Amino acid sequence: MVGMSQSHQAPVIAIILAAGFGTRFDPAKPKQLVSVADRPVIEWTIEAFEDCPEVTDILVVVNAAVSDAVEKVIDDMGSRKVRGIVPGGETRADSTRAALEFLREYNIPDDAKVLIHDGVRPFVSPKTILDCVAALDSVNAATVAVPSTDTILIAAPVGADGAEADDASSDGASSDGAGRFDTSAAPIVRIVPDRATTYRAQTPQCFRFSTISEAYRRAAGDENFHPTDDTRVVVDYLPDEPVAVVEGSDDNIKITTRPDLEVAELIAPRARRVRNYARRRAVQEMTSGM
Ligand SMILES: Nc1ccn([C@@H]2O[C@H](COP(=O)(O)OP(=O)(O)OP(=O)(O)O)[C@@H](O)[C@H]2O)c(=O)n1
Ligand SMILES: C[C@](O)(CO)[C@H](O)COP(=O)(O)O
Repeated sequence: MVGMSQSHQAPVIAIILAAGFGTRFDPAKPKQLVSVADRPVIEWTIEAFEDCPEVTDILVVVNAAVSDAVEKVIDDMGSRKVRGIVPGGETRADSTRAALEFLREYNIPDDAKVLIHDGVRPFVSPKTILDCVAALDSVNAATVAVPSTDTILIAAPVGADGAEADDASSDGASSDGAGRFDTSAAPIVRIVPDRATTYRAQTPQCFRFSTISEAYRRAAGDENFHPTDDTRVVVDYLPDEPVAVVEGSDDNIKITTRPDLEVAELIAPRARRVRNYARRRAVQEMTSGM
């Protein structure tokens, strides 16, 4: 890692995960590189952290299929904060683990603030990033999330014998294709949590370096653990560690499937205005103190 920031204050490191394979989007067209408003998704994402004065360092996690292209994007942007491009792993959690190991090799201090962000959430706002950094002054773990406007159902498929099936993650297709409802395949609703307590997780998910490292260290022994986010690693493996919710935004979408690209094109002009405004404010604040 080149030139990690040296300061008496804890570094604020953004880990941008861009090592995914985009199977739900188009594996032949890596979504982290597709254009939104004429710029690659990953450029939008890196720019959000590059622009934030509180973020000192950026690490980008890639796979072999996108590595060269991402490196070119970073060069073309003239990034001042990207310190390393790290090979990721098979799953999202493997990629986070690879980034944490990389940071450990560079003796990152335990109190470093680490913001882990999906490379395919291009429109994270300046305010959200600042709120994440500030949250870590009060808690060791926080996640961006939005209150769910839908009622969330916890459901699991039922096996032929009426017992809960082993694979609770199956999507349980409930129609046989001829319009007949297949009760044996339908997931069965188990719990309906009070909606006021339910949120949709976004990123960044933010942690003191020692907290997220310890959570991943404990999770490493469990080969059946397949978390879809980093918050769950802390919630499951450091249950006494509170994870605060930082308010997110509906514009902070994750590009997951092809139709998300159309939504992204609609959000992009608004995101551009918000970033330009934040830049002007930063310049004004700097010059007013001169
Ligand atoms: N092995 C992986 C898998 C995911 N990610 C990153 O994690 C973020 C969220 O993942 P997701 O939207 O699921 O992306 P993919 O894994 O690429 O998509 P899919 O699950 O459809 O294959 C993305 O920025 C993705 O690049 C990663 O760095 N390493
Ligand atoms: C981390 C995340 O973006 C929170 O919503 C999400 O869990 C990533 O899941 P994916 O399966 O990797 O898209």
